[in-house]
Amino acid sequence: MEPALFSRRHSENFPSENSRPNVILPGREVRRAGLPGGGLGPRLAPIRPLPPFLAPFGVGRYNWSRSGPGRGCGAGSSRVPRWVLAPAVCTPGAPLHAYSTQVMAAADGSLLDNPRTFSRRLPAQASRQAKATKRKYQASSEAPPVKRRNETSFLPAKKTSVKETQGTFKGNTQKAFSAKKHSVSTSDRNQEERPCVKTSSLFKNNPDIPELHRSVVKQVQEKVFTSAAFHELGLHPHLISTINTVLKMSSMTSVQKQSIPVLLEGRDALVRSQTGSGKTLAYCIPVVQSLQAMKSKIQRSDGPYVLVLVPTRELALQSFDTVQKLLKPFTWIVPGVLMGGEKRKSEKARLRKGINILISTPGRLVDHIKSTKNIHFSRLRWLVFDEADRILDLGFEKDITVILNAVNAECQKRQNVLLSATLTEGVTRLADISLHDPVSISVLDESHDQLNPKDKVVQEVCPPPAGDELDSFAIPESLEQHVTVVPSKLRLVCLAAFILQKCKFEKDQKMVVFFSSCELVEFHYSLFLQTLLSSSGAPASGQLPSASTRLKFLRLHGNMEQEERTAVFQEFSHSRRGVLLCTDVAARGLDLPQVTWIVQYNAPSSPAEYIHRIGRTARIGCHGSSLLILAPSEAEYVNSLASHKINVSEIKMEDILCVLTRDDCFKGKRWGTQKSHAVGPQEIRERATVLQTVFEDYVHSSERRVSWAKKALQSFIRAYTTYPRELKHIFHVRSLHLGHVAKSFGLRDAPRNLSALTRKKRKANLKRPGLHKKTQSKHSLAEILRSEYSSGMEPGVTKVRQQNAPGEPGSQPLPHSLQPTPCFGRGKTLKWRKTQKGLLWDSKTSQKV
Ligand SMILES: Nc1ncnc2c1ncn2[C@@H]1O[C@H](COP(=O)(O)OP(=O)(O)OP(=O)(O)O)[C@@H](O)[C@H]1O
Repeated sequence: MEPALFSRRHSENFPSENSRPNVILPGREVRRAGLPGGGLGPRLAPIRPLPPFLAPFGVGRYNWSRSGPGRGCGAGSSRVPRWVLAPAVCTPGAPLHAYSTQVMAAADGSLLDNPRTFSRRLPAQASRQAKATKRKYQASSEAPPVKRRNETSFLPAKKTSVKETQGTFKGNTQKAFSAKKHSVSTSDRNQEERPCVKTSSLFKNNPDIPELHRSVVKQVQEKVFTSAAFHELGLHPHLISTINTVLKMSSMTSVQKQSIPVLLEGRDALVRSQTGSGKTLAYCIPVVQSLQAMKSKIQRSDGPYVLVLVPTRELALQSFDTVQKLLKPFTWIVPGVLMGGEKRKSEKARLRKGINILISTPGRLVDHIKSTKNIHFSRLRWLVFDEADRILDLGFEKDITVILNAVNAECQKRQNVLLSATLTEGVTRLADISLHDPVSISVLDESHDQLNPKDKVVQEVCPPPAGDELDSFAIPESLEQHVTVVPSKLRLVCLAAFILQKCKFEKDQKMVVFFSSCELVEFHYSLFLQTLLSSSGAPASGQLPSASTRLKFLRLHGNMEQEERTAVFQEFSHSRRGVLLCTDVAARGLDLPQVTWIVQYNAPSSPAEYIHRIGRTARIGCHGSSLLILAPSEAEYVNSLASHKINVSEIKMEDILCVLTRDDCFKGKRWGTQKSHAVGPQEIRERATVLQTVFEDYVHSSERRVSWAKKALQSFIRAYTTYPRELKHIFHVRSLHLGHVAKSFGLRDAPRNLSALTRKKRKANLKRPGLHKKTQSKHSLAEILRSEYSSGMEPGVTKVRQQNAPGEPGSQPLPHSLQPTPCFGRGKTLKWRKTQKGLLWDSKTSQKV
């Protein structure tokens, strides 16, 4: 019987057609990169010998295909030519041995793309190679089935390397699998049935996985708890009892112990302490204490006394919830939240009635400042920037400027508080010129500095590079950080295997998986829902029945309707298990209880984002783990993290994939009734291939799904182009092998029509040559775009840019030296160093948060 895994659902939810803003796809870069021909269409496919950077990808031997080098085996699929397979595969009831022979031949790489389609412009050497390959095809098709089967079963296509004998997966051939056939609807079948069989070649032509030579660094750590109790602070007795009984807390954390007295004195403060250390209460407690103690009792109609700015809607809700709890005994003080996604009308009505502690995302507040007469700040006493480094970065700059101008115009005296786990030098410098005599609070406990004892794979010990002190952030002591290096072709199966390992075979695991764009979240969410979840519906033999119900997928990103976002956030918060697939919209500040694993499927754009992502686990002294998945070309990123005092230990890809041997859903089908005797690495390879085939079959089951996967791939490439300059040497689109990456989207070949978009974009860019100027601002734009792709939080950037014709204000990037610097000191009017006209940042970058 076919495992349930292979059953097909036709009522699947397709991802919403997210109309993402048009972002410049650096087609020029792609072309220069000579990415495999399939991705660029025949015209763009390189016809000269492959550039050296593709050499490690093993594209030399098998890469000639219909549009040039780079497709075929290089693309990760062995496509059996029609003229070879048609008789055996398409004929109903064709003898199994004939079918298997061809599939196996495909799997061992002896059958390649149709050589008749080779470009005529092939150079002489390549042409000779093509002819030789063609002869090989013909030989393959004529060979007797049994003989072929024996050959492919026992003779590896490539010589087994020393490394392979050590149990790695590099460069070895795989045994063939029967391609899984599902039951498909007639229409789908008509659309999809082709006279060829596709099999995966996951373990061939992969780049070597490099040894991780990384520096050991002293990780910065902080002590979370103190023995000091809240009642030592002289707070209102009702406030203390609320903290003890409602919040169920008795002793203060280090950051609370240091910050609360300073803030109660009325000082401005910069607060930096590790993720999950209790910074929210560090400002909320003094805020509530000071408001309830005001001599003239606060009236609702007074309007805001406190303004808290946070970068995301979910964080706004969460902070509102905390404030609400603290205010239980002080019912006359009214908290409120403005966060977008809600009807403006109802928000306006609430503002009219009066909100004393106003928590908001910047974009929505700007909306109201511009359109609502009822919002005024004359009584404002506190201005709090939670996740200050995020709020004050370029994406929110314009909004913050509007807010500060509005606030400064009305309010003369207030306390300013900036908080984050990653307050960087840039933010503190900004704070220095704008805060009034601020106290800098950092919980860093030097006595806790230590080498991570778990770093067993350490190769080199060297001091961290000079000048990194300010960019080093504390990491919770109980957080174990891991990295795994996985070739692009194997990324998808590896992620799926890791999810299965933790969330299907282990109890009560709660995982957050970070992706670099909304489309990527949608794609993987739907794919896993339709494949992994349906497979886990039928418990395999030996598997606990309850294990099948353990898998639960949720997703969260900036392109979702607010109602659904809130529902998902609440559901995952209260759930004991599950997998949340998300963008960086969930990276900052969210306190999701009992998260055990953080997986970063796409590397973050900065060490600060890395810290915030992993900070969703191991909160407030709990234990947690993280896994960063890197491609071999990205392995250098480990050193980049080390330069920020971040240590990661390696998990071998094989150790992740081996969970598949526990899941009978992924048992490979041997030819005929022959039973599998494969053990160890070979069996793991087989099962990984079955899983990949499940993904590929699902994606290729209709044209719509194929184009959906292509869109996700496009989105991945776009996001990849927006890594900041300092990381470009690690994450450069040139280092991507499009065919291999396509495989991680369940695509069998590198898509050819990606080039259409590239060409369109290039044309558009030619019309606006100013956009390509290599200025500092371009770098900043890249950061905005990247953050846009990472969270869906700033969709307005490109829209606004499109509105601006060349030469018009806003069409030219502003040199860094002229970029506006907001200041938020007491009673100051915010000044731009340059008139607002013509600034790149004159965009609604944070309307959608
Ligand atoms: N004194 C305390 N005792 C016990 N638990 C606490 C205490 N203070 C805060 N917590 C809990 O610790 C968790 C993390 O707190 P919080 O979200 O404020 O951390 P944070 O430092 O703001 O994290 P991030 O940097 O990720 O935003 C919350 O669940 C909170 O309820």
